[in-house]
Amino acid sequence: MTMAQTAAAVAAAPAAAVAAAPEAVHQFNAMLLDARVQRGIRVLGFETPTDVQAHAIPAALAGRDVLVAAPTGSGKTAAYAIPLVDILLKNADEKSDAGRGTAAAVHALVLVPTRDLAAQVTRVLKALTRSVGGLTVSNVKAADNKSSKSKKRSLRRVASAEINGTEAVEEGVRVADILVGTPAAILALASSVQNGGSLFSGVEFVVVDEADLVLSYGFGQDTTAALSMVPTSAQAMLVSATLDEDVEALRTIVLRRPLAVRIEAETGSGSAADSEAQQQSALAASCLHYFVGLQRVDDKFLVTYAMLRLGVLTGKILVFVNGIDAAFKLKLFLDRFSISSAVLNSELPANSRLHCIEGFNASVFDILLIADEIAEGASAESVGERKDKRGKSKSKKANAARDADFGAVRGLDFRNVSYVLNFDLPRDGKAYTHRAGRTARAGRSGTVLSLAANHDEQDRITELAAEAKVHINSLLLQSAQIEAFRYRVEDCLRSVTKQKIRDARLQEVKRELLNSVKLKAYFEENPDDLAALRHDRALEVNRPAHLAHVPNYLLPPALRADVATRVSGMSRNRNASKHRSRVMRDAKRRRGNGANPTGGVEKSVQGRARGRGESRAGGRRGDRDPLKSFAL
Ligand SMILES: Nc1ncnc2c1ncn2[C@@H]1O[C@H](COP(=O)(O)OP(=O)(O)OP(=O)(O)O)[C@@H](O)[C@H]1O
Repeated sequence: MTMAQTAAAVAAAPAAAVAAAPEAVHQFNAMLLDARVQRGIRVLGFETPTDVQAHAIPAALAGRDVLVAAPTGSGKTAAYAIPLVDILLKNADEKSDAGRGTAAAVHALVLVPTRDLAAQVTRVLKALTRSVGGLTVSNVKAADNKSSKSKKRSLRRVASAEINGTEAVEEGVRVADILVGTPAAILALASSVQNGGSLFSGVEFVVVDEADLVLSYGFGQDTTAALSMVPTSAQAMLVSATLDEDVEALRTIVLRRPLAVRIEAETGSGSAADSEAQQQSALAASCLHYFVGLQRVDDKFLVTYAMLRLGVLTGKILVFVNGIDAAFKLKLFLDRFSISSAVLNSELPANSRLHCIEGFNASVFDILLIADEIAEGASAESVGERKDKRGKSKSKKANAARDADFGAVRGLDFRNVSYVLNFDLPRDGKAYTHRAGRTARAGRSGTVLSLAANHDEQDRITELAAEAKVHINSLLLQSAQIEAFRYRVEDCLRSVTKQKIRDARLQEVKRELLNSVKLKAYFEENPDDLAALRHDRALEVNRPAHLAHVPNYLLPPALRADVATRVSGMSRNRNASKHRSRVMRDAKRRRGNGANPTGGVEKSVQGRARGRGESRAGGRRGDRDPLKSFAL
């Protein structure tokens, strides 16, 4: 969905008790926002509101509860963050000298389904409140896999370490004006102190983000328990990409006489029941969808290598692979050819996951392999079956899988993604939609390319297209053109053994656990130093150097001149980057080595981040279709 494509529509109420919102306001400076909030909007770099913001912000500023439904990537976070901050400031201004800074309470609560999303939303709120003195924002993180005693200790530490500014203190726990967290983290924070519920007695504004996930994936009880600590007088927003019965159930708990803001695709039909379809048509409007039919599963490696090496896929690329082992296999395979990539999976500590996503967004590296663990282990239906009657998830395994899939896919803002490559197919049309929703965000275009080995997978493409309501066009490869690569590809695949995959996976987790502790303080002080910890480094030390290059005789004849130019461009870039690294290392040596705990790794290079991310990734709509015009 591109923002330009959303029909400026405030939908009729999906339920009897929901009324239509006031007129849209299409300029931030016409919204009568506090000057400090307007400065915050400039910090975020937003000039004009997106459709959902134009409708939702005035609705919330009118003081009413609001139900917001709008497609992925349409700007829903700011649609609630802006009124939330504005309303807190106006409430504080109205209060007498007691003021917000001295009251030992939380003033706003944002509930999100995953830790990764909590971190992202916290960043948006911190940027928005940068010029507001005394208003604090904190991401409450539950420490998983720990005893409840150490969990409480760690929560105290987290709660006190994460917050700066004029925080309130109660019973040793420091709280912020705005708390962001999963329902479980918020509950754990409350239970870590006596009378924890009273922490939330001053809440004036509450948001449930990605509301459609909250119940359908078993967070129902935690959410209702967290919400029960919030006074009924608090203003509420329920924000979702889709409207289904789960959102409807939550609406009755959270919202009172709400206004409804529902942004529809131009092609959408306009009825509440069709909101999923509207989101999907929206994706269809801004994304190009292709699949490549292959003979064998291993051909996926051949095609991926060829497309990356020949520059068919450029810019920033998200590759979805079903399962962690499968993701490490692909990484080790790409490493052999000196094509660097990082693996994002649920085994990484939350800090590392966040840092990895930030690095990708800043174009420190361009290829991110995402391990989709739900697709590996279960169909959508079987995930549903794991819930008990109250919607509580039954198995720990299901929890682990859920965290990985939706932490990585749902709601996260991967910036300027040119391609989503479904190396493995998603489990169903809904998962296809969510993967596809990571590209074509914020008014940009994007391409989804799915690899389908054998007839079964090609049949599934037809099903996925029907379920996701998109056209997935067949991309015909002249396989003879890339046949010359087969030998080196198969040779490399043989060298990526199960043992190597296991070792690499274990080694990576150990290293990331260590790094995440060691680097926490460093990154707090140097948040922009994204290159200090490279998530895309090669996992094997001894790689055959000759595989980093493609000899001319292996190139498809029609492409020789074209690719030669590209490859020499790439090596020029590599040389430039080596030179830059040398310069950074020399500068660091002069500064002394203590500053960076990883020791001797170069600083983040902003120029590259801007150059590569902006120019090549996720172009504006109307760009030529790079896959179609590239004949293989
Ligand atoms: N007014 C604006 N102008 C320019 N860019 C914007 C604006 N509002 C949001 N964006 C950008 O659009 C992107 C998508 O925003 P956001 O993550 O809030 O979308 P979303 O609707 O919550 O998506 P999802 O449903 O996938 O979570 C972000 O990169 C954000 O910075």
